[in-house]
Amino acid sequence: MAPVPSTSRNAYLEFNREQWSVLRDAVPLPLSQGELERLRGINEDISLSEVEAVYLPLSRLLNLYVHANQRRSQVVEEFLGERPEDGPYIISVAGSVAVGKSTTARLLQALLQRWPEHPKVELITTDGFLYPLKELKEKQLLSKKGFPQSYDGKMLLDFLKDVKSGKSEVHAPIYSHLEYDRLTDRHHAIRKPDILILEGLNVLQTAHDYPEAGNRLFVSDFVDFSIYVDAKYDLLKRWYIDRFDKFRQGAFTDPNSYFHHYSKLTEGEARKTASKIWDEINGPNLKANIQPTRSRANLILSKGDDHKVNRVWLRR
Ligand SMILES: Nc1ncnc2c1ncn2[C@@H]1O[C@H](COP(=O)(O)OP(=O)(O)OP(=O)(O)O)[C@@H](O)[C@H]1O
Ligand SMILES: CC(C)(CO)[C@@H](O)C(=O)NCCC(=O)O
Repeated sequence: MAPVPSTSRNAYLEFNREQWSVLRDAVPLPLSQGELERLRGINEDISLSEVEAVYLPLSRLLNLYVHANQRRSQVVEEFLGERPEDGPYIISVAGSVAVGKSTTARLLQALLQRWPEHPKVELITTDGFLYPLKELKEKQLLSKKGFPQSYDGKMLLDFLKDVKSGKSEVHAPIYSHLEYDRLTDRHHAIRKPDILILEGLNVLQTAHDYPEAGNRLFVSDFVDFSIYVDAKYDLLKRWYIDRFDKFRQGAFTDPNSYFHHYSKLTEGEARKTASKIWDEINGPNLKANIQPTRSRANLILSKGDDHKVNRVWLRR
């Protein structure tokens, strides 16, 4: 577990795994066998005891926050005498490459949808807003993929403005890990969900990180509740290398995969290649741009070995 910077420590309530997991007792929604199987489909590596101990209490907490926000909107409605157009409650999930953001975000989507009100929950990853591969190459940003400058910030902010203003349909680009690029023939249509989960590396950045940005808006200006998924640097590097090796034997064997040539590598060569990509791109990005934003999150999930969350911090 990487320690939260001491300056921000007292801003948080701190829970160990046991203290956090008992908070699920008040979840009046046990998981059915069918639901457990569907959750298993999200990621075969995730243990179901982890879902119950960590993600059920989290879905209960988020449900309470969404309700509080709805009550707040009712106040505005009462005051105005009519209901203004409004957008979804936005939850962001930040953290390093390979920490498990996508898995956390997909689990939360599945769990939040189960609440009796059956909120419509959409999930978007900021990967779709990376500049297309061709442009990244032209801009000489391929070795900076995932760094803030590799995203089309204007496109992402326009998307969020439209969603938050309650527009009836907004389109988000889709990223393909297989093609290592944005898809040109498909998009994700967002039609007024109750909750939008936004998952990405840099979603916690603020004007504080860019003193030259003046009054420019940031993703975080649109977010109602932010989660940072955390783990120690060495664990993250190991997970990245393990995943790369798993892909070498799986996804990379597809001839359409951008990394198809890596499927010909031996395990040792693949691990060395992944280690180099980590040391040159994902590791430096984590240190320079991602980890420094951690202390702004409303909630920090801290993972140890085997992706088990062993500590949770909740902003007071
Ligand atoms: N809760 C979990 N339990 C076990 N394994 C997990 C868990 N979450 C993620 N993993 C594993 O960790 C790896 C990274 O997960 P995931 O793709 O969700 O990460 P990510 O942070 O979204 O990465 P990226 O930013 O690179 O897309 C995968 O191999 C996944 O199987
Ligand atoms: C798409 C991102 C930026 C984030 O998910 C990441 O997976 C990535 O492609 N990073 C660049 C270096 C690499 O190939 O891992």
